[in-house]
Amino acid sequence: MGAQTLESGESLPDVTVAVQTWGRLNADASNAVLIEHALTGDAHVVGPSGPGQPTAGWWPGLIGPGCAIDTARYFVVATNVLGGCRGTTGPGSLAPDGRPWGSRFPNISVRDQVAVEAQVADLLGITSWRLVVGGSMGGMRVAEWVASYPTRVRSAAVVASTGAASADQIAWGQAQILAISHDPDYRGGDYYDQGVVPAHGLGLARRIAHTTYRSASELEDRFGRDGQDGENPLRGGRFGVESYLDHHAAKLVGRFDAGTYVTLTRSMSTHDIGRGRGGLAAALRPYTGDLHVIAVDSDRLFPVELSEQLVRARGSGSVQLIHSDYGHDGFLIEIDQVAAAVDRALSSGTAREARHVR
Ligand SMILES: CC(=O)SCCNC(=O)CCNC(=O)[C@H](O)C(C)(C)COP(=O)(O)OP(=O)(O)OC[C@H]1O[C@@H](n2cnc3c(N)ncnc32)[C@H](O)[C@@H]1OP(=O)(O)O
Ligand SMILES: N[C@@H](CCO)C(=O)O
Repeated sequence: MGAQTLESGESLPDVTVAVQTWGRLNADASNAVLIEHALTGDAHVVGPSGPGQPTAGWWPGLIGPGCAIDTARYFVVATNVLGGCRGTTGPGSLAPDGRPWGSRFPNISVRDQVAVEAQVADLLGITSWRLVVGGSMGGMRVAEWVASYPTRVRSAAVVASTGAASADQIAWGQAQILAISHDPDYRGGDYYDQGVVPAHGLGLARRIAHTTYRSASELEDRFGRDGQDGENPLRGGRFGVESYLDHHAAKLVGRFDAGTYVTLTRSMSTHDIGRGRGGLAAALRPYTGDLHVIAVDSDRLFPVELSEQLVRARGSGSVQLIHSDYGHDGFLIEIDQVAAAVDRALSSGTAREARHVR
């Protein structure tokens, strides 16, 4: 993509972006859909794991022939975010001196990430998106697309997300960043060529985060006060819920980079589409496309109130609710409800376009 000047004033001399696509772009490039991944996702939205794809798709069933995003009709694009570790330039990438960026990797904002995505769209010949959709950190980029490029988005679906990070989210993010940066193997961010990884810190960060991704009532119903099979908490054994978090920590350590985790957590904390634009409402005013704001009713990390704020700033519409016992992760689990919301987002845009044609 070439050099990028960042909001911080710093720059990256060269940026590579990993892109995955499905379907075909039509002649007038009017059928393109952009999918935005969350914190630990990537461009592999659907499909099995395999060579070059260490994990299976994270939104299974959403894209394909006959799916909500029907690849017989739509050209679907997903990128790995700037700062990522799945093919796009991030702190583990090599700097011009041939050494990993590590601690020298600049601060990246959600706005910077979307600016890079706009350049990807330019390269693909996409002047405007039929739909931009994403959840959590992905929803932050959807909101930023609408504010940064209002004429390039015809329909937007912000799922389980927010127009600006809340103090609560920044606080949880700080604990996660400190968990990683206090791991001696983090080495100030310069561990990449030292033969170590801050596995302990990244695992601790994931335990903190994963707890916020699930609802307290789900954890209570599933695990209660039970000890893990064969372990007695009164004798130093683990509770079932502790074993569950250990499992998710180990899985993330096996598939994700700690430096990227820190970089992306910082970019989520500084997310605010109203920054330098006079606030949320002013930032949304130039956008005349459809805005679908979708929240999970049991989400304690991105509570429904944050989606209501976005709707109030927009001045019209209402929050569409996904009903789930799972909390924030409901946006990854309640696929049928997400698919229905995506279908509505695509249908409402179609109806608007039909009205324009008449
Ligand atoms: C955009 C993106 O999201 S990034 C890429 C995809 N995201 C992720 O992978 C995030 C990590 N995963 C998750 O957050 C969740 O697994 C989701 C949201 C994908 C799915 O949620 P659920 O289907 O409810 O899975 P759940 O949270 O119950 O986890 C199931 C795992 O916990 C394990 N588990 C359950 N109870 C216990 C226990 N007491 N002790 C140890 N492990 C346990 C299961 O064996 C299962 O393991 P597996 O995933 O290795 O097969
Ligand atoms: N489980 C998701 C939730 C973040 O919103 C992830 O790991 O990216």
